[in-house]
Amino acid sequence: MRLALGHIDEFDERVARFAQQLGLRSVQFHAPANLPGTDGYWTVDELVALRTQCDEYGLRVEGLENVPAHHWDSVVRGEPGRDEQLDNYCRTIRGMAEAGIFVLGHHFMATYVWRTELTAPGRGGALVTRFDLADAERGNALAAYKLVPPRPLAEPITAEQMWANYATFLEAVLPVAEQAGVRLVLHPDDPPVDVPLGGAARIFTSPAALARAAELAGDSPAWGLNLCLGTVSEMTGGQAAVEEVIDHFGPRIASVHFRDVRGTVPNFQEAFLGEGNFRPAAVLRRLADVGFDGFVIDDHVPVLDGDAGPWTGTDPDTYCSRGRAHAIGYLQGLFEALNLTDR
Ligand SMILES: O=C(O)[C@@H](O)[C@@H](O)[C@H](O)[C@H](O)CO
Repeated sequence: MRLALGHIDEFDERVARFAQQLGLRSVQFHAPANLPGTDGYWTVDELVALRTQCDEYGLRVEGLENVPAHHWDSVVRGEPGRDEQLDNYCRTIRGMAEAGIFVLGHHFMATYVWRTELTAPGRGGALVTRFDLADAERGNALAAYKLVPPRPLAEPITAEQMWANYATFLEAVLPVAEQAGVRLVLHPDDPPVDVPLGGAARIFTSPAALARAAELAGDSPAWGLNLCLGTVSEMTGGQAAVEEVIDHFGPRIASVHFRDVRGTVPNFQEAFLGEGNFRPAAVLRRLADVGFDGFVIDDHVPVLDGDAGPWTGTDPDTYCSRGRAHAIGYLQGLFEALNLTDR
C-alpha cells in the first residue's frame, strides 16, 4: 500500500509543492476545478492536461473521486435525463483510460454528505464538523459545498428506489469500465443513517449493505470499495464495523480515506487521527494482513489555529493546511513504524 495526497479540489503549484515538501509522490483528486467538464463529462484533453501538470512535478495521479453533481445527479435520483448522463459517465471513463488515470471514485447519496455543524470545537479548540440526527431537520450545514446538488428533489426517494438506481448505474457503466481497465470505487454514505436526509433514503449505511453493493457488482474486477474509515467507523459498532468491512472485502478495497471520528450514528464529530473510534495502527496492520494494495489518503481534517478556513474551502491555500500536514505526517510515521511499503 502507499500514501497519496488526497481530496485535492484544485491543483496548482502551491499544492504540488505541499505534496513534494511532505515527501509524497502521488496525488488523488476530488472533483477538481482543473476539470471543468462543461459538456457534462470530462474530456480527454482536460484529463491529459491535469495528468501532464502532475507529471511535471513528479507526482503520479492515483485516481479521481466524484464527478461534478450536474454530470450524474439524475442517475443517482433516477430522474429523466439519466440515460444521457450515463452515456456521459461512460465517456468520462473512456477518457480517463486514454489519459492514463485508472481509478474513479463515486458515492451514491442523492443529497450528498450531511452535517449539522461545520465549526464544532474539537481538541484544543480546533474546529471540526459534527452531525446530530436530532438537528438534521434544520438542514445541511454543508449545503453550499460544491458537490451538493443545487436542484431540489422532484419527490422523496425510497431505499428501494436507491437500490434500483444503483443497479441501473452499475449495469450501464461496469462493462465500459471493465473494457477500459478503470476501477469504479464506492464510498459509503456519510452519515450512514437509516432515515432519509433531505428527502432521500440512504442505503450504504452498514457493513451488510456494502456487501450487498459488492454482490450487485458480481465478480467484476472493475468495482471496488473506497473504505472511508470516518464513515464506516460512524456506523453502529465503530471499530468493529471497520474490522468487519476490512475482513469481508480484503483486496477488493481499492482505496482508503484515513480520517477519524468520535461517536457513532446518530451523533458524532470528526477528530484528529488517534483520538476517535478506531486505532489507526491496528487498522493499517489489518489492511496489510488482508492483502490491501491500493492507496491511502487523508480526507477531512480538523482546522487548527492559523489555518485559512474550513476543509470545505476548496482553494489551494485553505487546502494546504496545518491539519492536513499533521494527518499526512501521522500516517507517514505509522507506515514507517509498521514497515509498510510506500512505493
Ligand atoms: O466521508 C466523507 O464525507 C468524505 O470522505 C467525502 O468528502 C468524500 O470524499 C466524498 O465526497 C464522498 O464520496
